[in-house]
Amino acid sequence: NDGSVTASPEDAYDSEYLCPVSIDGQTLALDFDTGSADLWVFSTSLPSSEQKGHTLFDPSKSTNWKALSGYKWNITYGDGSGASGTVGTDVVTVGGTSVSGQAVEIATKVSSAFVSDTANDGLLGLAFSSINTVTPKAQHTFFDTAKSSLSSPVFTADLKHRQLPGTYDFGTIDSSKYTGTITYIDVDTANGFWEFTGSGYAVGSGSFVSSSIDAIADTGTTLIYVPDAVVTAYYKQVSGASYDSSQGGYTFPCSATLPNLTLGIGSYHAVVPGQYINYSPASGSKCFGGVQSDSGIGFSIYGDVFLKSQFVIFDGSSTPRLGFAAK
Ligand SMILES: O=C([C@@H]1CCCNC1)N1CCCCC1
Repeated sequence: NDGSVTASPEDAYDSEYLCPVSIDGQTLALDFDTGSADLWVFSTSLPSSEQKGHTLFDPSKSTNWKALSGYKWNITYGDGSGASGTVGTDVVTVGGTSVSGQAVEIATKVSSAFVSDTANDGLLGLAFSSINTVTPKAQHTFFDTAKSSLSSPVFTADLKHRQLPGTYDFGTIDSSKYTGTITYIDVDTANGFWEFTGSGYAVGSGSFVSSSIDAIADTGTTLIYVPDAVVTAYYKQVSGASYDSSQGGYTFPCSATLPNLTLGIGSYHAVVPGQYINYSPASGSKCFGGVQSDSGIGFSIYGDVFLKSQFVIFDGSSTPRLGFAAK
């Protein structure tokens, strides 16, 4: 049973996108994250000080809840945030797609970043189930659980820039949501991510530089993190741009005109509009860039600043692949 759900920007800067998810009739706003594989929720089991402002899942009110005795989870994200707790299964509905027996991870502890992010009631992981953190047995993602009931084993992301709701679709590729053709690229699932090799980049009207870029498509990461060569080439074209260690990244005068960034996906040139790369005000009249260095991560991350410029197909067939199209 295919489904479609709205993805609403959490704030004016599209720092994350939240989607309504119903667990046995209790609806929470979850951050769909193709960079992780745990479905976890704020719950009544959290200390009351950590519950404030969030919608909580209360398993005691669910008729379909089945606790998994002795099962636990503990996740740490790349930005240092994290959460942990216990596990059960329940009926989970996203748009028109409903699955039973879905592992739902109940938070009994969450880090301060999640406590203060009061619009966010948890995450719905859409990476590969191989990196699910539940012990003693890893659990399936919502997509893996739903896959066999979908018309096609795919989901798509159509995220929007600034203030507009987008959609995640499960089971179908809606041809009204993109223009031109879809370019597919192979995915390497060894690390559990939607990982692929980009073919290069161009800055503004400059020539395309062919280079292999090991990257993941991560809807749960806000910005684009790419190799220093790309970052340097990009901000060289932005007058007044500089690396500001106090802000932890490149900033530039908010009045600057930002060039487009083209990222190669095979022979397809995906264009990120320059305006998308003025992420948010930083300090004074400086703004923080949506393109930053991937140094220390181990690979590049094509996050929301990139993904919202494209229509993206996450193809979970026996040979997983990613598809990209303009829109
Ligand atoms: O934890 C994360 C991100 C954090 C933001 C949400 N998506 C997952 N990582 C990025 C991918 C490599 C591993 C670390």
